[in-house]
Amino acid sequence: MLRVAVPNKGALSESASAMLAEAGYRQRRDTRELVLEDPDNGVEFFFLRPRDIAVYVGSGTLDVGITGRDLFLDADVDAEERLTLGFGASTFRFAGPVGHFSNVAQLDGKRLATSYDGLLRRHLADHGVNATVVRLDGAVESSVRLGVADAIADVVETGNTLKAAGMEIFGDPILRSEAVLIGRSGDTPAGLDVLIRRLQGVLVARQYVLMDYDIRKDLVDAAAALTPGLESPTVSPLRDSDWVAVRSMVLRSQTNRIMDELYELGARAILVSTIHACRV
Ligand SMILES: Nc1ncnc2c1ncn2[C@@H]1O[C@H](COP(=O)(O)OP(=O)(O)OP(=O)(O)O)[C@@H](O)[C@H]1O
Ligand SMILES: O=P(O)(O)OC[C@H]1O[C@H](OP(=O)(O)OP(=O)(O)O)[C@H](O)[C@@H]1O
Ligand SMILES: [Mg+2]
Repeated sequence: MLRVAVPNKGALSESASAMLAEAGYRQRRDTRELVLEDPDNGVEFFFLRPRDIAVYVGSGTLDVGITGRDLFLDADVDAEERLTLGFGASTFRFAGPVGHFSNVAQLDGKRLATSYDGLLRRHLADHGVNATVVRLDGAVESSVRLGVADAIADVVETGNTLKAAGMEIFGDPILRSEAVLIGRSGDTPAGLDVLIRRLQGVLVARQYVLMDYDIRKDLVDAAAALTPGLESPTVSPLRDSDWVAVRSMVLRSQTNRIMDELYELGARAILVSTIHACRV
């Protein structure tokens, strides 16, 4: 059985389980379940802290796992990203009291609090900054007010937590993160290809819609240029031999712009449907 690590709680947990369920895997009913077998799909799920998932995968104890890119890189283990999963986006950044810092060089000789000390130490070394790193478990924004640090490096999503603590971001982002599937470098255990294809199917089904329309035959090349699809649009004959029906996958975010342009071109009966599942 393929042994898969899934976040048991926190920012990534719900979305990870929802994505696996959408990919046809069993998911737990009770958030206290620690292990779940899915024999029909040849997979066993282990619910673990996202920070620990990189360690289990890196050591080879578990085959693959879902975690944040930031947590994965912080752990500095022998594993690699196999798929980006399109949720759990965040940015890892420097922040300090409003008006105090404007660039990373000013951090020389200062104390920096973070929960991601591995990631931060490497970034400081890469930029030749000599600062003291104070490793905290969480609520890092309070560390400056409480006097254990001069600035912080932390995960920022909306920025509300920083604002509430009287802090602001400065410098370039250290890392852009999102949820990723990680696996051991160079290792492809049985069942991993299927898991990846299924998750890719979910990503595509979420990202794309199916667009159908009728168009005059002489305009089909111009229409196909607007809706090239993944490989090539399907063109089917209609009873009226001057017209054809076209079907193509279109990025969900582009749906209305493309419908407007198709209509302008002369397409009619433009229909959009969601994709329930797919393999690409
Ligand atoms: N608003 C957010 N706050 C925190 N983490 C977020 C947010 N959005 C996305 N993430 C991502 O979620 C992961 C952190 O998950 P989680 O919050 O479960 O870990 P944690 O902070 O170590 O745990 P906890 O806060 O439960 O002690 C990171 O990859 C982070 O980038
Ligand atoms: O920019 P925002 O949308 O405000 O989100 C970022 C905050 O969320 C996370 O904290 P979390 O709730 O995980 O608590 P923690 O700091 O104790 O981990 C993170 O560490 C920041 O504090
Ligand atoms: Mg957290």
